[in-house]
Amino acid sequence: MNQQSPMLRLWELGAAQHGSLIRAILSAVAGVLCGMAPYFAAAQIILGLLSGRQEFSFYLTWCAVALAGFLLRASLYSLALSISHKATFSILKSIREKILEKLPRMPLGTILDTSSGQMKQVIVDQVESMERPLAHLLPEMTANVLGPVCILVYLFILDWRMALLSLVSIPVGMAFMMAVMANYGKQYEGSVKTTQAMNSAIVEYIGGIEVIKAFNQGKQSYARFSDSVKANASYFYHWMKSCQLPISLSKAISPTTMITILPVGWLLYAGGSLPVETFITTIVLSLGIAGPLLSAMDFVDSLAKVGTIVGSVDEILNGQEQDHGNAPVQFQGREIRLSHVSFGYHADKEVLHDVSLTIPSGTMTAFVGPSGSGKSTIAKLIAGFWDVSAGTITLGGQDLKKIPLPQLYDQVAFVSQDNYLFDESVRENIRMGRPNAADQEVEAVAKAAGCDDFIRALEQGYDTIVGGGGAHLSGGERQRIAIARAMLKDAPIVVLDEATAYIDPENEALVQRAVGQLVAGRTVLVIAHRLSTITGADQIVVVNGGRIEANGKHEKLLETCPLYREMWQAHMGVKEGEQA
Ligand SMILES: Nc1ncnc2c1ncn2[C@@H]1O[C@H](COP(=O)(O)OP(=O)(O)OP(=O)(O)O)[C@@H](O)[C@H]1O
Repeated sequence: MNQQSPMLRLWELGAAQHGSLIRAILSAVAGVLCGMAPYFAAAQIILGLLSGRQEFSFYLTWCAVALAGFLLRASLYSLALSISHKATFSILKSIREKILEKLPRMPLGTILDTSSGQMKQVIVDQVESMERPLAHLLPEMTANVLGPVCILVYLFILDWRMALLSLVSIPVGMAFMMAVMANYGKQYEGSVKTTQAMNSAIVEYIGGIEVIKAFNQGKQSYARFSDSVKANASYFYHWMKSCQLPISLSKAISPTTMITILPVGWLLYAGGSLPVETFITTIVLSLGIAGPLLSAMDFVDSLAKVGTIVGSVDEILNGQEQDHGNAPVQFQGREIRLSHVSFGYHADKEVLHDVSLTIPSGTMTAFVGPSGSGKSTIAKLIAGFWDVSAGTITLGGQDLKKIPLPQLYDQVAFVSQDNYLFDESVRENIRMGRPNAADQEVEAVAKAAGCDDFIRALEQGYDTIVGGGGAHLSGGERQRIAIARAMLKDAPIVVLDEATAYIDPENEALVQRAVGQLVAGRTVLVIAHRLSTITGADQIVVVNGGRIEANGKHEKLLETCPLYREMWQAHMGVKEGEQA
């Protein structure tokens, strides 16, 4: 666990910008020092007036000093802010890049278990909300704390009694503020949770709108969404309500330095122990203490916020990664071997138990079995989406965990049932299989996968944007595009999660033809739902309850495996029913 303070951790995350941040602080400090000039000038002018000085040049000089101090302060402060803003945006960019680089190295399950609303809130909203603390905190906090400290040091040099008097109201006012701030971290964490819940509800509501419409669930789903919005508003309302009184008291009491300075200072002056110059200088300078300190206090809430955000960012950045080597390995062939593999998506529930299996290179292996038996899980482990909990999987004689993830992903083309298409052109969606492929290569695989005709019939042909999730294409069309994408990848191993959805005869024939092109000459793993398509497989693996019940060719299994026989009979029954 990282026990660092959030600001130190942030400083570490922004390592590349340390130079700029230090320049911002130095500019702010120089600005503060210049900002003292108007106060000193005002004190000198008042003293000059009281002592009856007549020379115009005296007053002109102090006015010029005040003006120069003011202008320099403003320029240096804006320089500090501009440097720190530039540095901040670079730091936020690098934090987001770090998170996005991290995600593919994490097991898929960790990402799937986190709702997209929650993930978006950390990467977009929370990281964004660090902009103010980061960009303003260093220059403003420096200016707001250092200014009053300089004044106080000077006051203590002039007269320690007056210095103490000018401080009396501040701790009282600050005590109210601290009472609010004591709980701030917890309160902010609560606000993040309610905002995340609202985000998740909104993302789910929008993502599930098709199901909501189909099942006429509009009211209930909208109620969940609107409840979360109400809960969010109510949380913030009550939080702010509880802060309002102490914050108002703090802001009212802190600047009242005159309550102590004027009467006590007058008594000291009247008693002859306080020179008039010191009295007046104290009155003028004390006006510059409370305001900046109150502004600095505003940043205390930002610090608590940063603590929570850095915690969420670190939760992702320190999240468990898939444990793979970095040095590329040499394969001996492409045989896949599972030895005593056990696996669970969560530590408390094992899904695969002691699975051992050999898949020779260049063969077709089909996985069949009841729903939820673990067929897809085996295929996903082979594709490297998760790491096994026990046992080993080797590819070409190399332990999967020793194969760097990019090299492993290059070996496998995975065509799942959920053929996600990005909100880009058809051409770019196919090119994702091999980003450096030429347009002609993209079109050639599209032809081979039987998509060329329908793509050309689209409004802008290959340049048609297919919408988020490929929404503007039919299921069968999306699947053929996914097959073309896998073909372009040209990986030696192909995993096909056979679609059950697009079984109208015309589409099935087209998809099967595309699959035939894709699998030629490769090691093929099929997660089969329709047994008639895999009777010719070199090996059929019957999976049941996370174990391998039997494996062999179709005819052998019909004789020796009751579960397979049953599934076959059920499948044939369905087929006959369909034909009748
Ligand atoms: N991401 C996940 N997180 C947690 N559990 C999961 C996850 N994916 C699958 N499971 C569970 O693992 C078990 C095996 O699922 P798997 O998808 O491998 O079965 P399958 O045989 O492919 O099923 P189907 O034929 O219905 O697709 C099931 O109990 C399922 O609920």
